[in-house]
Amino acid sequence: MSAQNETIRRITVPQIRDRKGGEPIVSLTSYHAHTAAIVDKHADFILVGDSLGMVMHGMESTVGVPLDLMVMHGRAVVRGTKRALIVVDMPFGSYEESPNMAFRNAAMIMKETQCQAVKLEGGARMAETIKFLVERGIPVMAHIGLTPQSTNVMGGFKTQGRDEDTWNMHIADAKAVAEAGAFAVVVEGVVEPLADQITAAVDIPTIGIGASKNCDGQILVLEDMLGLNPWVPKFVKKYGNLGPAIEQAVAEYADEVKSRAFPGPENVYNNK
Ligand SMILES: Nc1nc(=O)c2c([nH]1)NC[C@@H]1CN(c3ccc(C(=O)N[C@@H](CCC(=O)O)C(=O)O)cc3)CN21
Ligand SMILES: CC(C)C(=O)C(=O)O
Ligand SMILES: [Mg+2]
Repeated sequence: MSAQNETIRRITVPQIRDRKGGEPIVSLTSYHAHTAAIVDKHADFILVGDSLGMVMHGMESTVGVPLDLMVMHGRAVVRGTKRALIVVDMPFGSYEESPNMAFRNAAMIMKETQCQAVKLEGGARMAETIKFLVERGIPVMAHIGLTPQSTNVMGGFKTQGRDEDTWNMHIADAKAVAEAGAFAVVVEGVVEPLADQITAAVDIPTIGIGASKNCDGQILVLEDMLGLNPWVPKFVKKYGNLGPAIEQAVAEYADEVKSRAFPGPENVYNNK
């Protein structure tokens, strides 16, 4: 078989967009080639999220994440995968100033990482930018509701829509990004009835995180659902418990080093 025939084509942006109202879209974040290869078998798209600043680099928010870090992790995830669509988050400060700036940085991310789409935070206020990028060949996933890059304005990561007076604004955000050409929209940290109204109001898939089971898809941070982060938001369900598993392995190694049980004969080289 030729190399061409062996190539498994990745899921495309239109295939994700066409899942509106259909089988729920499965997605997770990943920042790392080898975990991405595992996620690749089961996810429709993988997000290289700017949450990597907090999860991988110990930052207190995503505000300090530099563009080159997104490129580095984006490359790793693209290298490790072959099937899922790869979306890379645009970090704080790389797109808000103008559509021109957003295009320059989004095009750089796509060229350097070979990802297929970018994600940026903001509703109506980013609609002009989303339209500008999509018209020029860059698929955009939008992100509304709790937008973590605005944590300093909001005074923390605050669930949105508890006050029903704000619902119209969030629904207008969803409609604005859909109208601007976003192929999907992450709806984060909003009360469930608002998430349901947003999903009903737009003809693009909604990807929920701390939102609603009725969204067109779901996303979680991989390390959160694996039980690797010491603290996780309330909306996370832990499907694994890797933190304690790692600690047990490290403790056993430490004991064996101290008792000289490690390295054993099979772990050293001899000259015979
Ligand atoms: N590891 C990780 N997981 C995430 O889901 C995630 C990140 N990092 N970093 C970027 C954003 C920030 N996220 C967060 C972070 C904290 C809360 C949080 O503290 N939620 C409170 C509810 C606050 C309220 O009721 O207003 C909670 O108790 O869960 C929510 C989303 C989601 N994203
Ligand atoms: C939580 C998801 C949606 C995200 O934006 C991230 O991981 O950065
Ligand atoms: Mg993000």
